[in-house]
Amino acid sequence: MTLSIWRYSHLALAIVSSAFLLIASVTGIILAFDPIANSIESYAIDDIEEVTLAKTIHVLQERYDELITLEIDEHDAIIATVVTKEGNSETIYVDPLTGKKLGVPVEKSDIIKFATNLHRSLFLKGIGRFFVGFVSFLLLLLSITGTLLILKRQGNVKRFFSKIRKKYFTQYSHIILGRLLLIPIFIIAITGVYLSLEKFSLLPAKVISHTIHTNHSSATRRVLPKDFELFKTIFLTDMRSVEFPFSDAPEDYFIVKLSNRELIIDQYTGTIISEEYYPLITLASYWSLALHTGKGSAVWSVVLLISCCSILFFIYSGFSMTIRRIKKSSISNFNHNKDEAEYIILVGSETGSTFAFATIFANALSALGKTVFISELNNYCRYKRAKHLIIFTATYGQGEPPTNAKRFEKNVKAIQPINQLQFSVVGFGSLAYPDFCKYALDLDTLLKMNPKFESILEPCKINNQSFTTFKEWAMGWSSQMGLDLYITPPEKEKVDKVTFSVIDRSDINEDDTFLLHLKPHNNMDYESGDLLAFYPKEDNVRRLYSIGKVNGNIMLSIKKHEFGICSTFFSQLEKGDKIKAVIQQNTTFHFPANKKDVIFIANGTGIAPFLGMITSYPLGDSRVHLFWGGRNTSSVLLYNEYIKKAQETKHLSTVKIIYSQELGNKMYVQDQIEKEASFIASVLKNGGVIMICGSIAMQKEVIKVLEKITATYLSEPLQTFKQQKQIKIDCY
Ligand SMILES: Cc1cc2nc3c(=O)[nH]c(=O)nc-3n(C[C@H](O)[C@H](O)[C@H](O)COP(=O)(O)O)c2cc1C
Repeated sequence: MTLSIWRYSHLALAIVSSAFLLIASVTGIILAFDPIANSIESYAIDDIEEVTLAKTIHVLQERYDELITLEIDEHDAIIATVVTKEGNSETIYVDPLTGKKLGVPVEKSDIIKFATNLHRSLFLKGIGRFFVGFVSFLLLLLSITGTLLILKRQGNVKRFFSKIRKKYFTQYSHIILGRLLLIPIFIIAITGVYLSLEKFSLLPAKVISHTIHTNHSSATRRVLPKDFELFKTIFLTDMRSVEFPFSDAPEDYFIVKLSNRELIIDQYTGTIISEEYYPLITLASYWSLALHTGKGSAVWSVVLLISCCSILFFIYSGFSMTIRRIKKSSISNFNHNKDEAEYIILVGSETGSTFAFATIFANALSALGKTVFISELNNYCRYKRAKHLIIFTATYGQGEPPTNAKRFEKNVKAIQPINQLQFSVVGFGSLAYPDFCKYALDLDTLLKMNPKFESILEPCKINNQSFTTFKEWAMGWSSQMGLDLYITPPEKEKVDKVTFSVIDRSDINEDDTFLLHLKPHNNMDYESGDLLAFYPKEDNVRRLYSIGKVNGNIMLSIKKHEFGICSTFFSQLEKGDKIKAVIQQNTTFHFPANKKDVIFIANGTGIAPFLGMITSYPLGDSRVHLFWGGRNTSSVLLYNEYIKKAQETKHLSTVKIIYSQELGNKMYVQDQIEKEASFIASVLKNGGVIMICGSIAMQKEVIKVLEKITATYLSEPLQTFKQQKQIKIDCY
């Protein structure tokens, strides 16, 4: 739910600011070229950091009649206002070593003037400046909400820069560019806000006031500026400007502005009359302007240029993602009026995929001539002719509803249905989360409490949008209703697949299980516990396999099923064959960092991610304990090599292999866990983590035992440890 709050805030900010941001970015792009062009044709000379103010004043005074001002521009070129020997007053670029005239400052081009005005005030003077300042503030908020969205998506701060799962180009590039340009855009925004506040005099004053005592300059012998000890210690790179005394009168001084302070200097002796350091606000103004405009650094100007271009891209990609999301969750036009329909389908969805399933189901009902109305859960109301209610909903957060379902509970308590409604709830979720499909289950319980709702099927839980489970539920539902529904597979999902080469495949053992080793063709970032998604061409329905990362490559443990499309295909692969698949991050099932004890519980092929973890992880001080359940003593042979090696290298502290089919010693993993209840409890008590991978049946039994253990030994429900992320589950 928090995800959607940030997403909606991000979107709302983008909508409000996009037109202004468009103008600001385009003009920003034009303006970014100015410092780049200036630095190319700059009059700066090399080694300026070695030239003293005394030296430059000396050469200039020799060459010109009078010096009025001296300043250094953002490209380290020296500009002097002088009176020439011919009596002309000129402002010129000079060589600080020889005093020679190098050129004259040129006026900004019309296009730069135009862009500057538009960028600063939209040609609307004060009100325009206000808008520009406000848009800078919105850009600041956009960069903050964008950062939060990335953090939410990546799971935690440490994974901020980890690989992003590529769904489609605009989404992928929006996130990648967002991460890269976050800091420059943040700087553009915050300095923009600062400069606007300054323009409206909303910042503290930054004027320096000098205290000058008038009894100075009683010196009898005049020291020439070239001999001022002070000027010999000031290098041009530290200088910002020098104003020369207006006349020979002792009350006229040198005013020297340095990078951090301002000095008033006696023109006769060269001594400091007054010295004032700039207040923080002056430095902040200086740096805001420099950072916002790129003046003084061609490299930073290029960064600003790229950032402005990327803001334009963000506007495009952000809106394109929103339109795509709206389309995905939009309701088809087969919809009947809510009061005409016999079948009401209500959907709770955050990113739209649940709508796709609801639409397939609604289409199938429509094809049978049924009147269907489909809407969001939040829109629940009275339906005149409705007899059936089917709810499809995802779960978010810790068993929370998606945003478009938040009001359902309140509404359903307040609005009694007109007719008796037969209902069924289908939950969409992921076993990677401890509260698998919890919101759907809560809704089912809620409706069951109301006699106006009649449950006709137990709630169905669908993991990772499995079409197979969905179809099974739909078949069960239709036979219950006496209907002959035809469920069509979803349209082929467009995913960017990567090529993998088979580097090894083991023989199939007595349990029909084998190991498959794959090497990705591209450099990819994945960890043990991530998932390999494979889409067989026969049905294009995604199958997920838990990855063990072994020697930098992927190791899968696969059980060949008699009619399994995928497992059969994989079992026939030979070394050198190529397949296309997608790696899905599964951050909630990565090896936990800095834990004293980690317990792995697995059965069958569920051991694969754990083999990866014990083989290639730097486990630090963690002690790892493996409980694995197989059929008989030959089942473990497939994994022996990895287990033995991990024991030798002390990556595994304890290994408990349990056999369910071994004569005279039949046991299941949960039985062994129960036997070692006090050890399991002590690990949980000391903050250790339990990771479970394997079949759902095993998971259920293990969870039951763990619930018993935590209640008996720790007087806490297992839920407490789930919430503390001490229980990680990836079962299928
Ligand atoms: C941030 C986030 C939190 C999630 N939390 C849960 C959860 O607590 N329980 C669960 O079963 N699934 C959870 N899921 C998985 C989604 O419910 C699942 O992917 C669902 O199919 C998404 O449906 P939608 O595309 O219609 O929103 C979560 C997914 C995300 C991205």
